[in-house]
Amino acid sequence: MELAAILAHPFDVWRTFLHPTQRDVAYRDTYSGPALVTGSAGTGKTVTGLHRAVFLAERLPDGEKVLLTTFTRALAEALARQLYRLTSDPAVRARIDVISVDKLAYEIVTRGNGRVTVADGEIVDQLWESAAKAGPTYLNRAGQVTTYSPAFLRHEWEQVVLAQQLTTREAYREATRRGRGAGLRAAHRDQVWTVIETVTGALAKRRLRTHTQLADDAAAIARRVPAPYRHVIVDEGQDLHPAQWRLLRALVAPGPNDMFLLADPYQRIYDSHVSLAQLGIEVRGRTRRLSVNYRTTHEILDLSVKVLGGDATVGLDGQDDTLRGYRSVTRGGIPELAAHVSRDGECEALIERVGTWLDQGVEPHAVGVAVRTGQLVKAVGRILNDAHIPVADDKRGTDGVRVATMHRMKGLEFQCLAVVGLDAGVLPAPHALTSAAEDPHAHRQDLQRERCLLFVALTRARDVLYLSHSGTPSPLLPVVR
Ligand SMILES: Nc1ncnc2c1ncn2[C@@H]1O[C@H](COP(=O)(O)OP(=O)(O)OP(=O)(O)O)[C@@H](O)[C@H]1O
Repeated sequence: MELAAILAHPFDVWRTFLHPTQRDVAYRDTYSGPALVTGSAGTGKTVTGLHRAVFLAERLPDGEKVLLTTFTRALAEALARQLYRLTSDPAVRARIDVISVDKLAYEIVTRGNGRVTVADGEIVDQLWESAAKAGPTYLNRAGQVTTYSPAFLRHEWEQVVLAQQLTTREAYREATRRGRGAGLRAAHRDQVWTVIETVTGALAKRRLRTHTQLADDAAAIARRVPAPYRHVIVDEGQDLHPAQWRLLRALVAPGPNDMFLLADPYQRIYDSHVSLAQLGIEVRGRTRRLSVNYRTTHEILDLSVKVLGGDATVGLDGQDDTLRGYRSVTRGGIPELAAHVSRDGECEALIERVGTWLDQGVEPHAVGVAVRTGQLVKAVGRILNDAHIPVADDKRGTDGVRVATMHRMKGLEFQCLAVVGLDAGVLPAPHALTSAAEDPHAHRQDLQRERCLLFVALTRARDVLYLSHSGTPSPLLPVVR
């Protein structure tokens, strides 16, 4: 069959038709240790991971297990659905646990230590905000007396203290702050440590644990018992925190085919900058790259790649990763960028656009609308509802057009996608940026993360991509001709 014809019926094709590289990677008899598969958006990393999971599970005796894990619960559910389409054998299905890393950590800790309460994201945000406000002041690079920003403090806790399991002020004073840019003098570190103690103390007093803390707790428990899995497969690996990697490492004994990892450093949208080797996961000599995009048209991919700005990025193996050879196999229309004067006008145009897609026969669940903020999700959901367009609601279990933040779009795909609210002042999100005066390196990193976020959003589109903004466009948007 012609590739074009195959791609015209794409939904189940991946079950039987694999690109030779995908097949070679997924069905290799033995990797002598952890293997890393990279490839940018839509290159079939998930598909390859699913095939590998079934291949390995088929060879296991009953009672032995494969762990197939990913970043969020929604992604794990999507993985489970795809897995069930790939194999109908109940014995094979029973040998594969599909679960998100957070849920896995929570379950291990609950079993090992008894009940725990996960700290609500908003409460954690509030704790950092009030601690920053009440916290010490320092002289920034612009010569102003200022407090540390909540984002800076929180990152310092997650990406330095928790990442390296630092438990004392002295250890923090001595620590290397990998990936954290500008140096932090001893006196400043003392100040930051004090704020961190305030926040962790407040969490402890309320008997709350964050997901990252739970991953650490779970890793400690896992290290004390025999590893429960024969094989661990990890999708969306680029965003996992070192504590989560330590947990996964502890769940499988080192040896052939122990870990099969799928990651795209260009889709890193959280802040973990991990070196697997430093976490006891040595992939050297066992990395493979996928470069054919099966999801997105050439035109959409071309625009999406421009968003990234052309800089190479560093992968989980510590090596530079480039987009060399990254290409699409289908062609389609040029993505459209609509400029509006007001949000009302932009919303009207969105209603019309989504209505047209539905009239053309596109199923509501094959339509996505991505936005930068939770506020916009609510606003856009409301206006579509008011226009009698069905909107998916997970809480109520109703199907429809999916309106979600760009973060929530990770790993998903839509036949027709609108990415709206792309205004300056919305993207990059001001609250997500460290100011250049506070830390120029962190500022650059934050900007790059926002670019990656837009890249993730745009590459969710299969056939049609529509973009819009009101007022001044986001500086991250490339010019669309
Ligand atoms: N060999 C193939 N033949 C046909 N379709 C394929 C093939 N491989 C992948 N696909 C399709 O391409 C799309 C992207 O695949 P997949 O989700 O596995 O990519 P990914 O690399 O995990 O993407 P992302 O990182 O963007 O989430 C899916 O619709 C999948 O069914």
